[in-house]
Amino acid sequence: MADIIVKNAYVLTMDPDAGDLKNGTVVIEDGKITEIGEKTSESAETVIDAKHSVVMPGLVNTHTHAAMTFFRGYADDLQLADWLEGHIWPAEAKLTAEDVYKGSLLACLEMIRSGTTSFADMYFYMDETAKAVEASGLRASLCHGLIELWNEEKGEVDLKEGKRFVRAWQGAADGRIKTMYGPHAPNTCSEEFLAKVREEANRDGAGIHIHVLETEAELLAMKERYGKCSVHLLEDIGFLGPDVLAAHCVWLSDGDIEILRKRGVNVSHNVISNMKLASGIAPVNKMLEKGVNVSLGTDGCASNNNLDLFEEMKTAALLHKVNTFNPTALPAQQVLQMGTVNGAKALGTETGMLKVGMKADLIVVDMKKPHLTPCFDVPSHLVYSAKGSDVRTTIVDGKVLMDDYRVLVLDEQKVMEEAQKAAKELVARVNA
Ligand SMILES: O=c1[nH]cnc2c1ncn2[C@@H]1O[C@H](CO)[C@@H](O)[C@H]1O
Ligand SMILES: [Zn+2]
Repeated sequence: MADIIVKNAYVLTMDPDAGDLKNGTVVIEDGKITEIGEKTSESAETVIDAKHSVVMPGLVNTHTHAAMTFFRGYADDLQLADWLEGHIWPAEAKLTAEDVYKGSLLACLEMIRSGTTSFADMYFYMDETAKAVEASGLRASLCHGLIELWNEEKGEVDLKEGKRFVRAWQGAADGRIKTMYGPHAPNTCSEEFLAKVREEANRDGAGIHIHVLETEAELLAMKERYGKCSVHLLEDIGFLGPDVLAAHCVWLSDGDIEILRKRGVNVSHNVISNMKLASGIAPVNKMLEKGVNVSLGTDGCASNNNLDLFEEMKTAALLHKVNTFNPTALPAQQVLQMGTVNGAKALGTETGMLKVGMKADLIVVDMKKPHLTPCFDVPSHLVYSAKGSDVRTTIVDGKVLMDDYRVLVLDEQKVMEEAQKAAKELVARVNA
């Protein structure tokens, strides 16, 4: 007997070899997809009738800072340097471990509700984010943010904590948690420090998550300090490889794109954050054309201000069309691929496609809505018309986290109330 059967669904597999099923069934057993077809002879304890719905791979958020839900709407309409150094960092200095737990749990709740089944996160007090991931049932690649700022002592303390975290949580939560190293950025960490992080990552077989060329200011600072940009510096110290997840990558030259391709670096495109902070427009079309793996991220809620990847897909599709004066750029199916297949590749998880043998991370999207009627083309609707709030069921690792809009794994009211209270107290401490 199987564990879960999803039946009567439009099955959007994202598997290029299989294509979609207009009316199909997905069977799940032991956390994996065991059968996809028009019908099944299996029976299961849980049968989900997905009539008028789409079943598809869960979305993958490849760059966020989950606990920053506490700073949702806290410091808007500011320059990045002023935003980060004048507002966010002073507020983060007052964050407690408990705040990070509550903020991360709120983020997990929001992700479950909006169809995100796995995410990559860089922050502090990461044990707390890991505990929130464990409790919520999501999948995540987590790292402790290392902000050395040319302070050798701080670098050592950060790296030690980063290493402890990597070793403590690698493979935790039944393998749903992976750990990485998280040097913040090439303009906040020295060359020597970045090289040291690379060495430690090699030693532990862990990947690296880093912000790269988010702003023109970073590009100019790097040129002044090193006479070359961030990508070239990282290339020259042997930092880049397929285990590197590079967030933003806005200010890239053609030469940089070639390096990222050659090294198999995974890029996280954070279109809404880049627009909100007016950082610039990442050359996504070019990267995709050259064969760079580009996935999607929301960044933290202080620069987005939510974790809805459906919004991210639509915004990415629209921005790159108008930016290239080409309405055929980033068509719906390609954007869906960025949000699923490419994201899974970036995190190195066996997810992102509905395919036999893959881990069962999938969502059911309710298509019986005014804004989704009529429906001629499912991928088009998912990118241009649907919202995170249309997700009715979320399954991760073969476990139902939300069933027909009911979150089963968390006490939703309590999570929201506690986060609201602690965030208010945090802001009061910051202003004291
Ligand atoms: O867009 C961004 N650019 C640079 N730093 C960021 C961004 N969003 C969040 N952080 C900061 O990165 C650190 C992670 O450990 C945190 O300080 C967070 O506020
Ligand atoms: Zn970030």
